[in-house]
Amino acid sequence: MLALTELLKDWPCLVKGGSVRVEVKGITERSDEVQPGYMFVAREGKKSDGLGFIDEAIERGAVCIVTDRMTDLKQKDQVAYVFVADCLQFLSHACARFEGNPSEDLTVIAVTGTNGKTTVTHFIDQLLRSMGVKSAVIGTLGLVIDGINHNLPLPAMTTLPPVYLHRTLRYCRDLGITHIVMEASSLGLSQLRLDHCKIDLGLFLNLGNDHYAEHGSRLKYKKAKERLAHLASEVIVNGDDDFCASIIRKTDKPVMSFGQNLENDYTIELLKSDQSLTEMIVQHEGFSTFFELPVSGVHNALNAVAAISALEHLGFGLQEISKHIKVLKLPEGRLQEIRGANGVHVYIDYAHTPDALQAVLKSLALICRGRILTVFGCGGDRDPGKRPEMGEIAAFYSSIVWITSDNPRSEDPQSIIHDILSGIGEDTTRYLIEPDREKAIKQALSEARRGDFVLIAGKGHEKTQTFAKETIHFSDYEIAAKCFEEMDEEKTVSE
Ligand SMILES: CC(=O)N[C@H]1[C@@H](OP(=O)(O)OP(=O)(O)OC[C@H]2O[C@@H](n3ccc(=O)[nH]c3=O)[C@H](O)[C@@H]2O)O[C@H](CO)[C@@H](O)[C@@H]1O[C@H](C)C(=O)N[C@@H](C)C(=O)N[C@H](CCC(=O)O)C(=O)O
Ligand SMILES: Nc1ncnc2c1ncn2[C@@H]1O[C@H](COP(=O)(O)OP(=O)(O)OP(=O)(O)O)[C@@H](O)[C@H]1O
Ligand SMILES: N[C@H](CCC[C@H](N)C(=O)O)C(=O)O
Repeated sequence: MLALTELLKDWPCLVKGGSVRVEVKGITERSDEVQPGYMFVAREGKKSDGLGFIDEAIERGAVCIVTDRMTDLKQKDQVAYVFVADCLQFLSHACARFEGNPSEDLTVIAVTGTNGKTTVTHFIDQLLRSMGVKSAVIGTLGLVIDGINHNLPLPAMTTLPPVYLHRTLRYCRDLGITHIVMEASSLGLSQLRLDHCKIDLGLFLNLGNDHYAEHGSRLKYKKAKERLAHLASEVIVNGDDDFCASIIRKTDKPVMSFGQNLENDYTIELLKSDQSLTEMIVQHEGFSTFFELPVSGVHNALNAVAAISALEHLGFGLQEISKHIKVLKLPEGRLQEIRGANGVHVYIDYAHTPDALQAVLKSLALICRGRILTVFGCGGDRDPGKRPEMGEIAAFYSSIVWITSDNPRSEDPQSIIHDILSGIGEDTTRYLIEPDREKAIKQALSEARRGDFVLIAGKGHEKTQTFAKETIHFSDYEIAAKCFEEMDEEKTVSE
């Protein structure tokens, strides 16, 4: 609880009606979350406008309404109306102050990039914990403390809106956690969800094709990501990625780089990568340190070096980090292997962008001696531009591709498939269209022979499939595992 005067102190605004001495019991931008004594921030969104929910908020007991538009509101007695320049900016500020600015008591590391945020945040957290630091992750997999998902009532978002973010940070701080590693999505950055959260270190991984449509253009997507350099005190970038490298030239913050190119501050030399292990050397300030990573994939070696650079920068020695590197474990649904019957290898992977699909297929192609069979689809209500690109990449690396559904949301699954097909064009790769994802997975698994790799891409850890009219329980892992069980049973019966 905090007096309205405290929330408004030093913040340019105009207050009409009510009393600034009123105690605010909570802050929300959602009318259905308002409780007696709450502040309701009525902002304009893409789908609706908070102004239209003011009456509902007051009926539910709001004592203060905040807006950034000088519209003629039918004011009610006892309610304070606050006019600010920008609701999103104010929301970030007010939520941080309401919770007592918990980020100031924590070391906060924020990771942005089109691909690899979840993996890198979890790698950093795993290493920190192994070295005795109390840390937690906030991102796509929720709030994870000690490797376990904490079931706080949080929205399923990669970057939490400020109402939930600062509450979660305070919860962590009160548990004695000192380090927070979090994902900074482009949408989170552009919606100012991280403004007024103190960020000690910002990490830039890469920039690829995703969310252009939601942002309006590639430039706007890029600009959103660039905000992290503005928010963080220090920055580490992937120097091999053109966009990330451009941050080095643009920011006035202390900046370091990692990557395979020798001019980076942390360079990696890959020695070997197989199905379960990657060996590499990290060079920094003239010293070479050997790392044996218990994970596969060139992209994951890059993710590991991003995590290692961040930790070195925070004061941990490379030698010490190398002793703990065996704790690294890919998060659920990232190159997650199900070893099937008959020497078939099945991988569940969250690749849902062109670069991610390319990275995972390239890594598998390096170690697969049989055929690669790929099952994938593209999300509905998401950038259609990535669909043909993903079609082309899947066809390039695979012997057979099953084009299926991946959360069609409000769109017609067939029309998404049609977009994907336009990228396959003249490619001679065999492809099959099966909108029912369960059937597509089953077909691919029954086609697979000894030595083949089956990649089931796009949904990773997800446990649901969303259609226009319903969301159903759906897990790629469960379906593949069940399918193998049934195959085993059939084999036993026929023997
Ligand atoms: C594109 C996007 O980010 N949308 C988020 C945004 O929606 P919006 O600005 O369009 O808001 P709106 O729905 O038009 O509503 C306007 C205002 O009216 C309020 N309202 C609305 C209805 C009502 O009954 N009462 C009410 O008060 C809303 O709370 C809001 O304050 O603000 C809403 C309220 O906080 C979010 O729920 C919504 O996230 C939706 C669920 C979403 O799917 N977001 C995804 C795309 C997202 O943010 N993803 C990124 C990760 C992306 C990645 O890494 O790939 C993430 O960080 O999670
Ligand atoms: N450094 C990387 N470069 C390219 N692709 C990667 C990289 N790291 C992971 N990937 C691919 O991206 C997929 C998603 O990885 P991860 O969940 O770590 O990314 P993310 O940025 O958190 O994604 P999202 O924000 O959409 O949840 C992985 O399953 C893998 O296919
Ligand atoms: N954070 C991403 C996840 C996409 C996952 C994929 N399975 C899909 O539904 O498109 C998004 O919301 O665009």
